[in-house]
Amino acid sequence: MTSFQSTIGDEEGIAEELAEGQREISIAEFFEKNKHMLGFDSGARGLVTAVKEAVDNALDATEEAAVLPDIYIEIEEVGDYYRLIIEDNGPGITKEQLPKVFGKLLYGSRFHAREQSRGQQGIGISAAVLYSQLTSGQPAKITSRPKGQSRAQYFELIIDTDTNEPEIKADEETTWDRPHGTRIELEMEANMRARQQLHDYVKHTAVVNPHARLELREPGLDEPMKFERATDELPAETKEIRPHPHGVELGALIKMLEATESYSVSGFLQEEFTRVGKKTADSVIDNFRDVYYGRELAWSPPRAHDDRDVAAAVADAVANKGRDATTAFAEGVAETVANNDRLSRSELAEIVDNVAETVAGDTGKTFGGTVRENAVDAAWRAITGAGDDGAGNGADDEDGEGDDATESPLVPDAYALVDDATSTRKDDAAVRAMAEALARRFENLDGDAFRITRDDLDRLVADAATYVAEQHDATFGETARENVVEAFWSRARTVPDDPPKVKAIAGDRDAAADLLDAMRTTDILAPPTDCLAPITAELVEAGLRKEYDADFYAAATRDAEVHGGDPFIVEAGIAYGGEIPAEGSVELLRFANRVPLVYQRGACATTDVIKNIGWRNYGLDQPGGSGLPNGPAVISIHVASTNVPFTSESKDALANVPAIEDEIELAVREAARELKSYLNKRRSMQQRREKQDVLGRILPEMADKVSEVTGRSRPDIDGALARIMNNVSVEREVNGETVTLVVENHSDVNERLEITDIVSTEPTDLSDGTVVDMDGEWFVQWKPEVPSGDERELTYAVDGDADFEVSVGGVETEKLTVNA
Ligand SMILES: Nc1ncnc2c1ncn2[C@@H]1O[C@H](COP(=O)(O)OP(=O)(O)OP(=O)(O)O)[C@@H](O)[C@H]1O
Repeated sequence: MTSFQSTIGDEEGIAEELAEGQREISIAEFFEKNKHMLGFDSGARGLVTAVKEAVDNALDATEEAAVLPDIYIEIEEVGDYYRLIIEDNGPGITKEQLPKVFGKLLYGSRFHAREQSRGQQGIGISAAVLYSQLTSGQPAKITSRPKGQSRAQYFELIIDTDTNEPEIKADEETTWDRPHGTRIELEMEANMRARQQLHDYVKHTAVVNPHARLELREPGLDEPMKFERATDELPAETKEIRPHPHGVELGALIKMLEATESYSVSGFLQEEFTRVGKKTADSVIDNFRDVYYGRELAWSPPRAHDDRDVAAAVADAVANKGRDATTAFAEGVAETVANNDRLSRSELAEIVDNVAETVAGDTGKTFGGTVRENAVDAAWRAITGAGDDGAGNGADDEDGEGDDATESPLVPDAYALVDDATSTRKDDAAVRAMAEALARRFENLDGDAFRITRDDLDRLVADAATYVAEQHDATFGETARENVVEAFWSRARTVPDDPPKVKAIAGDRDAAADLLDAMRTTDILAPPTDCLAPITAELVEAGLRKEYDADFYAAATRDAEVHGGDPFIVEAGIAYGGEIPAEGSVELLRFANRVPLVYQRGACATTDVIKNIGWRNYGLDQPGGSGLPNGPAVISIHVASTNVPFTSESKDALANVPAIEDEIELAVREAARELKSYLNKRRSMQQRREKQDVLGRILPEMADKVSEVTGRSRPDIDGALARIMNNVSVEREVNGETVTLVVENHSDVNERLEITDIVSTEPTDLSDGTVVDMDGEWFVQWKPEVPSGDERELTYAVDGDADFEVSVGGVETEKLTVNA
């Protein structure tokens, strides 16, 4: 078989030939070829994207400068091209920065900032400039007047795609009637086929930015589309935050380690990350010690009946200190050791140090470093047999059976742990074999301190299990092995060694990976949320009210959550009924950091979540029980984050991040629950209305029939409807000059009503209530509370013939029968 792989080696100089064609690609060239990645895949879409990039920037800039945004958008047809003009009243851009902002891709102020903003990448507006110059050959024309300057700066520029640098065609001072702000003029090959998306973008921008005033003029509109502010309140100011330890990647961590001025890991963690104080830094460092150095296994010291004698061993190891001091020291160590359930070698060394100090204080004899080390060695040998050639010699034990004359002191300990960690059904011989196999392997670890990482412990236990399976026909399955590992690991001790210094970790990728591992496994408070500015439930609802004429509105804002170290907040709103079209599926409004997402609805996590909610439970029609629900509703979802996970650079759709999807679902369900109770109530009122209509029709017919059949006079049916329907009834009785409104409450709850009677002549002698003269009409008003099953009489007097008109509030019309 001849393949490229098999022949390539035969030809000489291919690499050289290829090398001739290899050269650096400028970012601008790359984006020139990959326009679709940035949302400039067609003329129709390109126009919408350019508007979006400029308006998003205008909103970011005005908010940063704490100015209420006033944004003007104009699209004009100029021969075969379209001219796009965007003006804002932001802080403007300095003369030095302006060419770079518009004439250099990947240049911006937000990429490195952990703060909620619409712009994230520093590509948006320069990509629009690039698209404009590629399709029309015209430079971008920018006017900017920084706040406080009397004159504006005017630039014409294009991007040099070879160097990704601005090429300035004109640079002059000019006057501009806006006191501050930026004006962008771009010409491009485009069309208005995406008019709907453009309108949606502008309208939806107004919905989630109720503090902004927007105006759009375009050739298809007779009148400009104007969106007024619904509030004069700017969104809450956001603060930049440092990265969260749970959100950095290895490469970023190494860069931070290289750049920091901190010397110690503790200082580095506290200085460079959010939510890390001394205590959290200590926990991270402890976790780092565990992965980097491993833990020290801890063993039970000998008990009273044991032959092993710590005091004797220590006494033997001490020379020239005199009997009293030696005995005090040896017994002090032995006693403290015996008070511990388990000890690691480092803990033993600490005990020896402490006892040495105490005895020195009491006897005046000093115990130097070498004596202490000897004492530790001797006591450790007595506890574990480590360093003792007589006990356990796994390395030389060919068959590994461990049938030596002297059993290692580790075996009983290991036996107890294995027995405890495995099910009661394990036979005793298997447990014993496992304990012996483990003890032999522990003895073969480097050094006498039994240091081991969790990964090595996993391997060691697996190896022992394989041996036991082969030699003793006893299986230790995965769970049993995990339990055994956990039994030893949880009793092992974190080592006291200091971590390496920051510079050493920066130069050692494995150590840096261990540090990252430790940061991720440490419980750390979620990042602060003052870097986020949610719209708030109240304004989500206000935004919907402003743009949608509906019967019902609800909104919910969730508490902040964290994804990959970045905090985020999800908000949802629902508008229902009214003028919202009832046909087809509901309208879904998607927003990220207050920017409407108009493309790629099907690829967006928000859409997936909505489709997977059972909307029938909330009173909306959903054919097949899944997918977008049908009906006269608008559902809006806003995700605010310091780092919104988009599916691509064009920032059209949210990626499927489970933590964010969960919050979207909870926010939507919260608003949907309110919709459900509204719809339930509406339905029951509808049924009530239908029932009353029927009763209203048949009650008089029945009365007539009864009178006809019985031959008696027609029964009085006044008040019957109200009684049958458990309504509140209001009846008027006029007796001479006295007018009485009789209020009867047939419902099973107490009612607080507001009754207004408009009378054409001046009323006197009011039973209670108030009267107001309004241009020859008198408004008599009562606010009676009528308990269930009770009645109230409201009276007044009028002189002569009067006209009346009563209105009753405080109870739904469906629960009211008025006969007045
Ligand atoms: N109208 C404006 N007023 C003031 N500053 C602006 C304006 N437009 C852009 N800028 C500045 O120019 C920078 C670059 O803007 P650009 O649109 O290229 O990227 P971005 O908004 O930071 O990110 P993205 O690529 O995600 O949109 C912004 O970060 C901001 O500092």
